[in-house]
Amino acid sequence: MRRSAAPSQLQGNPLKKLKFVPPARSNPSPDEGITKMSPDVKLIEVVGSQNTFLQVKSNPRICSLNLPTEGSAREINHECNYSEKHCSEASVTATLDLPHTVHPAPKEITVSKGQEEEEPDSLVKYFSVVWCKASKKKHKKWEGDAVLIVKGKSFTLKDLEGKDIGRGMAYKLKELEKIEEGHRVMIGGKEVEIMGIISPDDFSSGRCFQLGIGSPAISSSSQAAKKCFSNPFKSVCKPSSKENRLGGFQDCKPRHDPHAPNSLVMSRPDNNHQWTFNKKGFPVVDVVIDPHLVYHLRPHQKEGIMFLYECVMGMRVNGRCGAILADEMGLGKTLQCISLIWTLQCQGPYGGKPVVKKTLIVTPGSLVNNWRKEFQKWLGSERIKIFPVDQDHKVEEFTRSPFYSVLIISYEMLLRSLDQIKNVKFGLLICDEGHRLKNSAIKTTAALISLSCEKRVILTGTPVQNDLQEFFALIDFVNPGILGSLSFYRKVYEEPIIISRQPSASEEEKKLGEKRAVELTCLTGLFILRRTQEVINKYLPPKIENVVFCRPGALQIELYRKLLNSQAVRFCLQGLLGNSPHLICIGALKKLCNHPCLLFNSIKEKECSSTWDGKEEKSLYEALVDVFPADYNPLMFSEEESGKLQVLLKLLAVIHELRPTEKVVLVSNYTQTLDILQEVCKRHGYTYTRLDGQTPVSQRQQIVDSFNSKYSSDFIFLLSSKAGGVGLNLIGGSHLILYDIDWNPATDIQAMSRVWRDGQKNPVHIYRLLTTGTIEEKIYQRQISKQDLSGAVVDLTRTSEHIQFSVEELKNLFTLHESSHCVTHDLLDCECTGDQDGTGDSLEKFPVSRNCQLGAHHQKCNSLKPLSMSQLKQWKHFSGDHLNLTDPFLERIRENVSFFFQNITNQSTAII
Ligand SMILES: Nc1ncnc2c1ncn2[C@@H]1O[C@H](COP(=O)(O)OP(=O)(O)OP(=O)(O)O)[C@@H](O)[C@H]1O
Ligand SMILES: [Mg+2]
Repeated sequence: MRRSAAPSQLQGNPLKKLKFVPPARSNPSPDEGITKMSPDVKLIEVVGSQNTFLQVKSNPRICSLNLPTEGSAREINHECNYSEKHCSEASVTATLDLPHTVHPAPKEITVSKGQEEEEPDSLVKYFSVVWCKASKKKHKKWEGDAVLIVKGKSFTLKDLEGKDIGRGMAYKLKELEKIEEGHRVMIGGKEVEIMGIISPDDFSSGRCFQLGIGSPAISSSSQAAKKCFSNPFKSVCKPSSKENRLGGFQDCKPRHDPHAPNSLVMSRPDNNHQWTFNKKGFPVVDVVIDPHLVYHLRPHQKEGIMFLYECVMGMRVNGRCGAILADEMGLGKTLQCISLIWTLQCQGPYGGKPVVKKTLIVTPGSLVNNWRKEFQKWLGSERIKIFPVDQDHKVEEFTRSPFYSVLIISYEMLLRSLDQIKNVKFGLLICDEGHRLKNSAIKTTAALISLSCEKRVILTGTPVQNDLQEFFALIDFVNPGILGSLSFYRKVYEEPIIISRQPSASEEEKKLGEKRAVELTCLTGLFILRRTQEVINKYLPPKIENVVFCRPGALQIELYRKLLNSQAVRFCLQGLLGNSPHLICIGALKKLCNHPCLLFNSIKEKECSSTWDGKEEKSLYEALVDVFPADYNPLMFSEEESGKLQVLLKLLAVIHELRPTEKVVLVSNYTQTLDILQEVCKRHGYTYTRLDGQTPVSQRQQIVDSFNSKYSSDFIFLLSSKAGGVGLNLIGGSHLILYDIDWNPATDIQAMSRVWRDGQKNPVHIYRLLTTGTIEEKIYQRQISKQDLSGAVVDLTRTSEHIQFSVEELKNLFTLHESSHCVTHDLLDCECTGDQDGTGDSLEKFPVSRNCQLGAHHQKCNSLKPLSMSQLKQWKHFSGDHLNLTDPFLERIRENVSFFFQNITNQSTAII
């Protein structure tokens, strides 16, 4: 019988389907194949004049992380060399010698009839197989590679995407036991040919499903550095080729002295890299980071640049040039990229020739100018010509001029100018705040992919591993195809990992999920780098964080009670959640906490609009109007009506008085609240500036710059966290007040890290204001208790609409605790009464770990992670009535405050 290869084994389109590579196998002899057939199995008739024998060539040199690419002979050679060095447990590629293959006939495994055979519980075997539907056709057309799992008397057949394609039970144990390499068997209506044995480890890691994923064809930086190609370019600068003679190598010396003290030298390419990328035989030259930059770089930034360099040069994962730099906010991702760009545009390892001619930086609109400024800050205006796109500088200008080498553009503008941008060949693409590419269906991702630039870097301060699907999209963007198809990824990684984390997961499921998570982390860890705030803490001034529980005003309490008694709230509590009335109720309560006049405005707006949206909303607001005084004028709102506003005013007054040169960033999630805060600034004569969603993008950087300037007279920066928080540097302010709380801890963390970052000179004071006993406390508790459970789903796009509440949770949300000083403290199981300092242990003694979905191995200390309940308990805490408040700011606001939590980070850096 002629044997046609399974689709994946056909040459021609290797990309079409990932090929399964058995980890190891030997050549079975034809006899072996036949003699090992069990005599009592039913033979399937094999017709054909020419018996063929499957010959498998073991090539121990072909292994690796190389997924099928437009594989050329060149690439295979490259792999060979690579694997020799890096594949310790080399898998081998089975190559089929089709014209000469002979094969034994398939055996039908018989189903055991009785229960006479004991099923051993632990015996599990895994095989790589090819399969096709059972038929008596002469020419077998194998339909695919698969993995056969034989457990006791049952088996499962999985395709290479991890999907079950066959199952069977109660087979004869003896026969299943006999299955081995080279056998052809009939199981579950499928004909299966055993290609090799898979080790349990290769199965549980998922490696067996995909060609070489996770195999160690990786050059670590040190390896890359050590194993530089020596021959034929032994002497680094010896001109040898025609191009040398033609004078193409004048610049073949390193641009900067690699031996100078403190020089930062990039890894040298190893011989495989040279084989692939240095066809013309240029001499290998050290790539050295400009000493001018190195002088400023922090240690983690030096490492980061090295990492980025190795990734985009394809030195970490063969043939892949993508990277994700996911350093926490404020760690200087911009500077690391600028150093990379500057280096690649001037230098290269082969003959010193620059690797990249043009770079495209795509960033949120509000940061285009920040990039310009950072280039200017680190490289001045002469070294590199950058072109930030704004109203006055259109893309055409860039495309027409050979003068500029870096295009900085917003995501929105990129979409509008895609056609022009496509005409430029960019060698490097950097996507700032790139977590927005987490959805591969969105236009922006498609647009960026269409630019077909291979060297892609995503920058994000948001952890990328929390949502496994989004994680896939980001990985697939930077290194397309590295995790296989989405359906493969789901079956092999996502599903087992998610299942293993469910409380109902069996031990086996847990183990498998863990292994797959480790495997995924190992693979992606090659090109994802995340460092936490700790690495720069020592360069930062102290941070004093306060959670301030403000007593609600009388009107607030009265309105709150009314709201909770409304029909809408009662409906919610009866579980009648159609039309999401709970969201309307939550919105109303949050407004009320900020200031009753906001609620009043909503009521009036609804009254004026001819149609009330729904019965629920009507019933919610109806009874409230009567609570407001008849002549209530929201424009003339009284500051006493809001507990938080009173605290805010006292806080501003004491900051102004005690630290007249320091400035305040005042953050709210709502524009209407910012309007009130702005009005308050006016009333009290505080100078202010404001940035919210309405602020034209072109003006944003200017507003930020002028606030940060020491000559600025603005005392307050009013910031809408959702509109403009991401990526901004507001180091001009050293006091940050979060006026309201968001469901999503990431929004608050984003805002907080605007001021406590590199460049900040003053101790930073952060105040989070919460109204005691109200929904704000509940949201805070939810933020922190969720961390205890499942790890942070820290994602800026998640809003309350995405949160599902049980009726129990709603009951809790819709309760007002009038008699408590601090419900959050009550929940902590803390024995103190708040009349003296609580434990007072600094949080730094209790490293915070982030439980990301990719497993415990990657838990790291992380000061930017939201707190957990148990950590909060370690904060200093005391009630407003506490006698000896040593903090002069808290002392001044205590009258309206029922409880404080305080934590000081970096207390010691003042003397460093
Ligand atoms: N080595 C350094 N020395 C001094 N200042 C630095 C250094 N590196 C970065 N900075 C400054 O730190 C600030 C934060 O850097 P940057 O904006 O690049 O952070 P980021 O990692 O992009 O954070 P985010 O995730 O918030 O965007 C900037 O003002 C930058 O100029
Ligand atoms: Mg940034």
